[in-house]
Amino acid sequence: MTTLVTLQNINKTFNKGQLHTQALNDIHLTIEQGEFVAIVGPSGCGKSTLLSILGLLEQADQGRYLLTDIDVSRLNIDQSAKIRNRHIGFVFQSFNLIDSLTVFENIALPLEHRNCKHSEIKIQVLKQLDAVNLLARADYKPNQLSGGQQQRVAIARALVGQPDLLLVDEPTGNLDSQNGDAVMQLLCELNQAGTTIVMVTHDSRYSQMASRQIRLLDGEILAEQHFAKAPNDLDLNHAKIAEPV
Ligand SMILES: Nc1ncnc2c1ncn2[C@@H]1O[C@H](COP(=O)(O)OP(=O)(O)OP(=O)(O)O)[C@@H](O)[C@H]1O
Repeated sequence: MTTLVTLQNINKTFNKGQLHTQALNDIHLTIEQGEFVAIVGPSGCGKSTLLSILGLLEQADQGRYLLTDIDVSRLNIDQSAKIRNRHIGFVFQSFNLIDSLTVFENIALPLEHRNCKHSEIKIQVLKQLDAVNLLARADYKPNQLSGGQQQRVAIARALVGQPDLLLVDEPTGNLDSQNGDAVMQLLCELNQAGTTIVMVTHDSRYSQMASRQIRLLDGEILAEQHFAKAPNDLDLNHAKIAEPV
């Protein structure tokens, strides 16, 4: 197995005036390529901070972060943006799609930022649209889609640049259970096809679909649990992604 993420002795404190909050305290974590890791724990335990550090949106105060063999602990803003664009995909609870752009244009954005050729962008975007079963919605605007469809567009956008690591923050938080199940089913399929995923979730049913669960408490890793069961063996009653064409 190839190690994708190595965090050593990661500490993060937020300082606001007299107020000091230690969000992460001495985190050591290794993630292998192909893993599906769920991060769980009570509100305020540091889940989002950990995801932000993994995604180079925040920098740790102390410690070392290796992404494959690249030391990304102390990058400047431009270097972080470049590594993010090349190696990391994000999916947020609130989708974060641009309403003035079509579904196709939203998904194309990461490749536009890389100055890819239009012909290449078209091939890759159509491939991702097909993977999330939304080819028929390519010319729609995000506000013409259901929440579940919008989240699938966000997943397609996160994957179009073929990132090494997909970071997912509460992907089902804004969805009803049917759409939530379908999005989780999609994430499981993407993981089985080789995508490494780190997901923050409050939903214990969904965290057990991962291959490993990491429980945080007060900024520290309290426990880890490995799940032997293949994710798709879990029973999701209505998790089929069915789209009218
Ligand atoms: N920008 C910030 N400024 C100050 N304190 C912060 C900031 N971001 C997070 N914190 C604090 O750090 C701690 C960890 O926050 P974090 O958002 O990582 O928790 P979480 O586990 O993701 O919580 P939730 O489940 O409620 O989203 C909390 O006590 C929070 O108040």
